[in-house]
Amino acid sequence: MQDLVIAPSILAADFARLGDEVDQVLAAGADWVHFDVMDNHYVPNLSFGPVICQALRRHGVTAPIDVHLMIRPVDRIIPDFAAAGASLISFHPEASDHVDRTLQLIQEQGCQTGLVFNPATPLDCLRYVLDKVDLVLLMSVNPGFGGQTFIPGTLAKLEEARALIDAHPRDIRLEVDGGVGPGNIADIVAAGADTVVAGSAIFGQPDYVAVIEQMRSRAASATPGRRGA
Ligand SMILES: O=C(CO)[C@H](O)[C@H](O)COP(=O)(O)O
Repeated sequence: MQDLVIAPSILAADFARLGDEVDQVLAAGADWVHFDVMDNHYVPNLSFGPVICQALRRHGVTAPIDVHLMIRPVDRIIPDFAAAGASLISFHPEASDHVDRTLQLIQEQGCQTGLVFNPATPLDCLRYVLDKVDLVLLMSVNPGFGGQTFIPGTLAKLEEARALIDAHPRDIRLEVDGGVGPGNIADIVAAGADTVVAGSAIFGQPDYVAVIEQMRSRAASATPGRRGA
């Protein structure tokens, strides 16, 4: 399994001070910036688009920007995010008419690819496109809002995804998003995740260093394959 990546979701940041918030969370030990794009169509909420991604790059952010598209359709906006500085672009298979084509488009734009599965969406299509996927993202809440409660059934689904990934020769990250924090990260890592998104659990705390350290130390105590140990 790959080293743990912690990707704070800026959805929970103070937008009026976004550049400073991102600087602080990266200085506190976060690895990536998670960028939640919502269109009030695929999900019932509206967030931000490529201009904010570009603004973060212009501000000086060099860490990977992990763009999660909760939008439909997806293809039209992908070149804009690539030009804005996205490192990795993930989308939901049901939001694309042609999943394989969308994955190719992301690759052609020079970004890494991710495929996102909602809590009740089966992983069925994954095995047909694993050769084009750099990251599998399992939603552990229904997408659209931060601050929701982690859906426990995600743990069994993580184990299912981990088995698929381990049977594949390429390095593919397994990310979890929604309701993740110090209280459940050990079980999440034990179930097979190597990348975690956390919004309110990090930005909701006054001390970003302390919460990220706590998440890392609890994750380090997990034994892969042994949930609840
Ligand atoms: O994608 C999202 C919602 O669609 C958010 O990234 C996710 O919910 C993280 O927020 P929190 O850690 O506060 O649950």
